[in-house]
Amino acid sequence: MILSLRELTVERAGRALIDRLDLNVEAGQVVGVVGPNGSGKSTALRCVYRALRPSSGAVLLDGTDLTSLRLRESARSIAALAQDGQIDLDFTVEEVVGLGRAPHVRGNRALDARERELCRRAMARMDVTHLADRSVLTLSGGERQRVLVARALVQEPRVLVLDEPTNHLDVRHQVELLTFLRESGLTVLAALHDLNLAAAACDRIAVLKAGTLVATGAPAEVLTPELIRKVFGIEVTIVAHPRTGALQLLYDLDGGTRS
Ligand SMILES: Nc1ncnc2c1ncn2[C@@H]1O[C@H](COP(=O)(O)OP(=O)(O)OP(=O)(O)O)[C@@H](O)[C@H]1O
Repeated sequence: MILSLRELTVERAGRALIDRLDLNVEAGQVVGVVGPNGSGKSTALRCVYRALRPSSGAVLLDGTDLTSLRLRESARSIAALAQDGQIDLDFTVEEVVGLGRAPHVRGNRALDARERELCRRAMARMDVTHLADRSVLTLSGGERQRVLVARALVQEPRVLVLDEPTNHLDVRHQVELLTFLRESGLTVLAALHDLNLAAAACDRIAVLKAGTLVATGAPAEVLTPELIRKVFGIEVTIVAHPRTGALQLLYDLDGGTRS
């Protein structure tokens, strides 16, 4: 096991935003965190990429409590895409992607040939090569999101933490990103809203409700009509994709009243 959340708790104003959350992510697994707005997905992920300190409990990387590592050390292992990440610097796309190497380089050392190739590959993978010389301040929401994923990839992390990575992406780029994550062999912890994409891309899904883990397991075990009713308060019909057999959720806009 590479990443382990142990009884992770975050309290604010006398309320637990996440409450004794236990979650393991094995090497090479894609684990999706799903749940309604405000259920604590971002809060949990922020503890993993150390934007937030837990009130109690811990995040362990290979058994080591992250708080015992220097920030730079954990950034060599854990790269993050924050929710609605902003970039306020008037840097080019290529420069921002290169910043992903920051935890690995000392001082102002220029990137070496391997690192420049890494940047080129990440930009191609995220379909932003044609934007390399543009200022990031001029990008659309989806273009910016793809640049930030490319920056996280060049960090060469052991764990990639992605908070709603498909935000702002058009359907093609959503499908391409999740296909890539599934096939990359990377270890990924991602908060996702689209349950169909989560089912297709994730090895395991963790479901949060009001800061508590209510289910975890393979998508087909977890994403049942009963669980979705309990957690999201909606009715769904679940069918198999006619060609791939993958689980598909159909949202019943009539609340399941018509047959
Ligand atoms: N500093 C804070 N003080 C008080 N409440 C907070 C604070 N930060 C977050 N919250 C609350 O904690 C809860 C969990 O927020 P979080 O952003 O983790 O939810 P989420 O599951 O990621 O939601 P979404 O799907 O809307 O992105 C929300 O009710 C939020 O309003």
